[in-house]
Amino acid sequence: MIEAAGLTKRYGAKTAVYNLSFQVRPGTVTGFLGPNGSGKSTTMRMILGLDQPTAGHVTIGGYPYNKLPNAPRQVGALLDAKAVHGGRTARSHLLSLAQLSGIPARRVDEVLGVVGLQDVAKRRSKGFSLGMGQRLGIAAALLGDPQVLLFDEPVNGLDPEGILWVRNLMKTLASEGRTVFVSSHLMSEMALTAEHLIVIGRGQLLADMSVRDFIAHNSAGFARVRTPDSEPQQREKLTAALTEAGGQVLPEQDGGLRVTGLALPQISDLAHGADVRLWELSPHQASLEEAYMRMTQGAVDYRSTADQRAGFQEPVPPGMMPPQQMPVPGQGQPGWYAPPPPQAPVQPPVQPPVANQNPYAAPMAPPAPPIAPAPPAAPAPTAPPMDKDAR
Ligand SMILES: Nc1ncnc2c1ncn2[C@@H]1O[C@H](COP(=O)(O)OP(=O)(O)OP(=O)(O)O)[C@@H](O)[C@H]1O
Repeated sequence: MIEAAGLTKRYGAKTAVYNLSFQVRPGTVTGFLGPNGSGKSTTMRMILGLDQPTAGHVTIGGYPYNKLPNAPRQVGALLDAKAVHGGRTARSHLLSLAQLSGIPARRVDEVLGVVGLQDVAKRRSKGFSLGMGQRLGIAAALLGDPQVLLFDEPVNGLDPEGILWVRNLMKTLASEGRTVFVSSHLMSEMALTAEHLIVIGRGQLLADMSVRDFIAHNSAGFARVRTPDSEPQQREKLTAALTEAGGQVLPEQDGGLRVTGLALPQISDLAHGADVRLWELSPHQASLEEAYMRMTQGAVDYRSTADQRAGFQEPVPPGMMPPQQMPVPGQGQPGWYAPPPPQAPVQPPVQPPVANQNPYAAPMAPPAPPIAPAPPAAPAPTAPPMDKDAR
């Protein structure tokens, strides 16, 4: 388990991380989300003892990283896939890491096989593509067969097959009881990979909850209704009845209607009362991406001026805080922009690996938790620095 308490990091006047407290538990994949510059990498570096907190502390299995006995065997990490001596072959790179940590050489060949680099093991890594570099970084993280794994943007540069492989790898590692903490910007991917989320914005905790709760708390559900295509008057009649009953009705491109503010049984009864036949009446939930955009829109530091001019910046819905303030998570707002077809956050149960099979090869693939209130502007540094130890 990874445990952070009051974790704060300042670089001069810049507060990169402020008062972060969270736990990353074993047995599930925990996603670490936040806009660019929100402090994800800084947090990961502090977990790994590569940066010293200005205040607060973070432990792995109860110890600060630098005090962990035999840390490389207990914790594996991919922070920067490019942090490799390009003149070395993939195998010699891993071999040197293994030797430094007392890991037997045969494990190097094992992990090369796990990440699919066995055929290029003798090639210098400077000729590797981005995706091959990511695989090499993942191999290095797995080298010590650690119980705790941290991955910073592990699918960066991977092709779809590689993304699927990483997804399955993360799930398998978690199903083996390991602690898996993974940052990503790819929300759709996170929705498929992670069960739990920690979301930060401007270095502060915005949410710590299951993917399912995150979507439910940060997006407005809606109903989709369709009347017979050949009878537009039915659609008009239904729109009038629903609006009169207090619902908000938005037409969709395919002729359907998006309805908020009314429960499904009410819609059904109103349609029946208006003598309108329905071809569809279905509940919908926004995707993780929409929920994430909604939550972090007030905590985005870097936004294209072109996007702002073109109006791509999300409008502030009624009840939301203006963008410069921290949003208060967990408050679903009606009338949010229309999401495309929903993605199911619910995942099938993870199967335990079968004996005598490569457990990494092809694996199968939430009560309302604490929500951090937006703290005030960052105050003064205090905590004692931790020992430095670059892995
Ligand atoms: N060594 C440093 N010196 C000064 N400022 C830094 C340093 N490292 C990070 N920062 C600043 O701290 C903030 C958080 O950076 P960090 O890299 O942790 O964010 P991130 O969430 O990982 O971003 P991204 O998603 O873009 O990778 C940024 O404003 C960054 O400029």
